[in-house]
Formats: sequence, structure tokens, C-alpha cells
Amino acid sequence: MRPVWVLHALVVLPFALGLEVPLVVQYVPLAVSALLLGLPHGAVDHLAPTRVRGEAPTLRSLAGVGVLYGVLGGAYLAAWFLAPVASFGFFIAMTWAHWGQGDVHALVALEGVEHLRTTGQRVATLVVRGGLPMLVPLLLGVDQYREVATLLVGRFGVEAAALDPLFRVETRLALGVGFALLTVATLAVGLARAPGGLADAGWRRDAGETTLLWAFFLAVPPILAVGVYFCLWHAVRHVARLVTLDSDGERALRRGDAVAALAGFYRDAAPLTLVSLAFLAGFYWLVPVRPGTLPETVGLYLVLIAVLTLPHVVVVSLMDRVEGVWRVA
Ligand SMILES: CC1=C(/C=C/C(C)=C/C=C/C(C)=C/C=O)C(C)(C)CCC1
Ligand SMILES: [Fe+2]
Repeated sequence: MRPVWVLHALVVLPFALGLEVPLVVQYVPLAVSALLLGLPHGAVDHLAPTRVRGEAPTLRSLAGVGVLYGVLGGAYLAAWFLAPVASFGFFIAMTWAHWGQGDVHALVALEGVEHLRTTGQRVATLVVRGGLPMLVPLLLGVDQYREVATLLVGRFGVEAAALDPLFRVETRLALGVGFALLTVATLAVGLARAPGGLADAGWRRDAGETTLLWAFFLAVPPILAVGVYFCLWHAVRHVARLVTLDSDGERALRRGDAVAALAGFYRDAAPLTLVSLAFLAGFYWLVPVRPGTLPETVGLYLVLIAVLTLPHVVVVSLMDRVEGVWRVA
């Protein structure tokens, strides 16, 4: 995790000093996520339900994940055509929950923190960690937020006017103050329950990561920030989880051979990453308004991500249950 913290901190610095970057460059991490880390992190979902139990995949487990993706992904894709703006709202809410869920797992299972003692604390931490990438960019980066909303719903020939109340300064101020209070309260309760008090290593990690991400999403323009976070924060943690669950991957890590571990991950992820990219090409022909620019193509790609993420959340929640992420001692 340390290199990931350093990379995020390194991105904050120049922007805090007022750096401006051309918009096309800001789209690069999101575009790259289609091939590296972002899309691939979910492309191992067909193996995950058995791997988390230490078992080999069976025809039944593979078919189960296939049906899940077909039914939930298909329904959500239909919803995008019928109600694009509501589907965008659902996308933000779902990502909020999913990225928060990923961080709660990382804290509890990968980092082994001891201050998140109750389910209530873990739920609050999920809301805080998910709100960092989904809400904090809205506070200062409202123009890009609106732009991305328009890029997604625009593929379906509608405007995002229904979201205007969300972008008003009063709304953002209220949300920002509320979310800052929730952040402080959640960390304060964690501190009170941390076995080591202020010196507790797990609590310090949690507080440090939370502070870093607040600064990151306030300082860095949203499109760039969300792209970097998706690849380097969310996906890296999930890939680390998948590798440690895989016996070959685990063995490679023990040898200190991170390259072999990553190669194993990419071998598993390659087929369905390619299938997903074929879907993206299919989407291109399917949507009412075809993308003509890089940002519009990213907008289409994000609709694909949305559709794939709904079943992905179910698979990850199943993994969380098997690993006892929400079971408190
Ligand atoms: C790009 C971008 C946005 C939305 C990104 C989303 C919602 C990404 C979801 C990715 C998922 C679900 C990945 C799977 O793990 C915002 C916040 C509108 C603001 C501006 C930039
Ligand atoms: Fe994910």
C-alpha cells in the first residue's frame, strides 16, 4: 500500500500549488483503466467465489457468475436506455458503496486494523471511504462532475438538467459540511476504541489514508483524480486481495516475486477483459448517440463499467461474507 500512498501524495502536490493540466491528459488514467488494472480487476469475478473458499472453479460456479452478470448487467443496461439520469444517480450510489466496501475490506482483512470494533463503525467507514471519491470531487470540481454526467447520459440523447439541484452551491456546501462532520466523528469513535489510542498503528493508517484522500479529491481535478484512484487505489487493493487468495499467487508473493504474481492475475483476467472490450464495441453501435471524441468514448466506457459493476458488487459482497469482513468479534 505504501507506494500507492506515495503516488497519490505526489499527485496532490503540484495541483495544490496551482498546476493546470490539459483536459485530454486528465482523461488518460480512465482510458488506461480499460486495459490495465481498472477493467481487469473485475474480470476475475468468475473465479472469485470459489477462490475465496480455497476451491477450484466448477462448471456450476462459472455458470452462476455468468447468469448473475447476464441478468443484473442486462437489467441495468435496459435501465440506462429507459431512465439515463436515474441510472447515472444509481451509478454514483453504487460506486460509493462499492469503493467504500473495498476500503473496509482492506482495513479489516489486509491491514488488520483493530479499531473498527462494531458493525456500525464499519458501515460509517464504508460511507466515509466511498464518499471520498464520489462526493468530495463535487465540492470544488462541480464543472467536471457535471461534464461527466452529461457525457454518460448524452449517449442516450438526454440532458442532465434533472441533476442541477445537486450542483447548486448551497447543496454542495451542506453536503461538504455534513460529510466533513461524518469523517471526523467516524475517526473520533475509532480513536476512542483503538487499543493503542493515538499510537494505534491501525487507527493511524485509517486517519492518514482518509486525510490523504480528502486532500487528493479536493486538490486534483475530478476526472484525473477518479481515474488515478480507480486504477491505483481501488483496483490495486482488489488485485492484492485476489493474488493472496490464489495459491500460486500467494507462493509467488512469498518468494518476493511480484512479477509472477501479477502475471498470474493478468492471465486470469485477460479473457474476460477482452470480452468486456468487445462489449464496448457493441455498445458503440447500440447507443442512440455514438461517441465522436475521447471524452464521449470515456462516457460510453463508464456506462459499460456501470453495467459490469452491479454484478461485480454482488460477487465482492459474497467474498466479504466468506472472509467475515462484516463479522465483528
Ligand atoms: C469519472 C468521474 C466520475 C465518476 C466515476 C465513476 C462513477 C466511476 C465508477 C467506477 C467503478 C464503479 C469502478 C468499479 O470498481 C464523477 C464522480 C462523476 C466525477 C468526475 C469524474
Ligand atoms: Fe471493484
